[in-house]
Amino acid sequence: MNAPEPEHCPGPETQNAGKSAACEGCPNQNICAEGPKGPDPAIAAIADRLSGVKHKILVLSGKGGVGKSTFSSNLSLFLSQNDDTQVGLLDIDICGPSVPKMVGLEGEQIRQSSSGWAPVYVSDNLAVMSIGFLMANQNDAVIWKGPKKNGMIKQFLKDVDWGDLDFLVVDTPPGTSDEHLSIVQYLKDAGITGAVLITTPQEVALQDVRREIDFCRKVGVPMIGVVENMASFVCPKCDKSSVIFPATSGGARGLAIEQNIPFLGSIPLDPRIGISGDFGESFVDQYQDSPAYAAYASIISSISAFCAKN
Ligand SMILES: Nc1ncnc2c1ncn2[C@@H]1O[C@H](COP(=O)(O)OP(=O)(O)OP(=O)(O)O)[C@@H](O)[C@H]1O
Repeated sequence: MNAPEPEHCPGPETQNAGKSAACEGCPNQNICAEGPKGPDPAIAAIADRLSGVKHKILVLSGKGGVGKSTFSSNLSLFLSQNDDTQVGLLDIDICGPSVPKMVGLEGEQIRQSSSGWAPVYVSDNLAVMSIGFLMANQNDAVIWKGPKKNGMIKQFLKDVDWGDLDFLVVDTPPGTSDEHLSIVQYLKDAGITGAVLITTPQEVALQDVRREIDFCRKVGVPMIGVVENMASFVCPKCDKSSVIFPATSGGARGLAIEQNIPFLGSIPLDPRIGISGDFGESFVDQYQDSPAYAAYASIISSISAFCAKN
C-alpha cells in the first residue's frame, strides 16, 4: 500500500477490497482488487513454526549504516556466550545482508532438510539464516520489487527450522518500509517480544528514529528501548573516550526521554568492532576488558530483563 486509504476504505483483506464505491479513484484500487482476501494462512503457519521460540527481538534503525547489523550480530554472539541459551539470528536486511560476513559465515549456503531450511551454525547454540546464503556471489545486488521481497521474508519466517530457541534476533532493513509492515503482519500470531532501535547521535538519524518510534506505536510493537551507537571514540591503546559529535551529545538519551521509552545505553566507536565484523570474528568474545564490551553487557542485560518480564 503506498497511498493513504480513502474514507470508508473496506480494508485490503476484505471481499470488497478494490470494489466498493469508496475505492473508485483510489490509487490502490487495482492492488486491493487483485490482492489476497481473508487472513493469510502463512500467519498461522509462522506462529506454528516459531512456537518453540521464546523471545523474538526486532532490531530496527531509521537510517542505514548506523550499526544495526553490527549490533544484531554482537547481541546474538553475546547471548550465546551462555552455553545453555539457544540463539537464532535472522537477517532479513534483503538489500544489504551483511550478517554472514560479520559472524564468519560468508560463502555458506542454505541446506534443505525434511523439516525445512536448515540454518547455518556459528556454534552449537547460535544459528543464523540470511538472504546472503541464497546468493551465489556476495557482490550480487538484490533487485527485487516489494511482493518478491515480502514473499522471501514470509518464507524465511515460515520455512526455517530453528527448533527451540530462547531468543530470535531479527536484523531488519533500515527505515520503515513495506518489508517492516510485512514482518509485523507475519509475526502477528507468533508475537514480537519487542524492538531495539539503533541510532547514531546526529539529528538526521534521530529524526528517522522518531519515525521508527511512531511506526512501532502505530503497529503495536513494544519498544525495548533506544541504543546510541558511535557517539564517542574509545582509543584502543589507552581506552580514553572522546565525544565525536559534541553538538548532538546526549541527543539519543534526550529523544528516549522525550518519547517516554527506555534509553538502553551508548556503544562507543571502537575500531576493533569494525575490524571484528570485517573479519567475521566475535568482538564480544575477544575484547571483554574494553569499554565497548561493558556497554554491550549493560545494554544486553536490560534487553534480557525486558524479555524475562514479557
Ligand atoms: N560501535 C562501532 N564501532 C566501530 N565501528 C562500528 C560500530 N558500529 C558499527 N560499526 C561499523 O559501521 C559500519 C556500518 O555498520 P552496519 O553495517 O552494522 O550498519 P547497518 O545499520 O546495519 O547498515 P545497513 O542497514 O545499511 O546494512 C560497519 O563497517 C561496522 O563495522
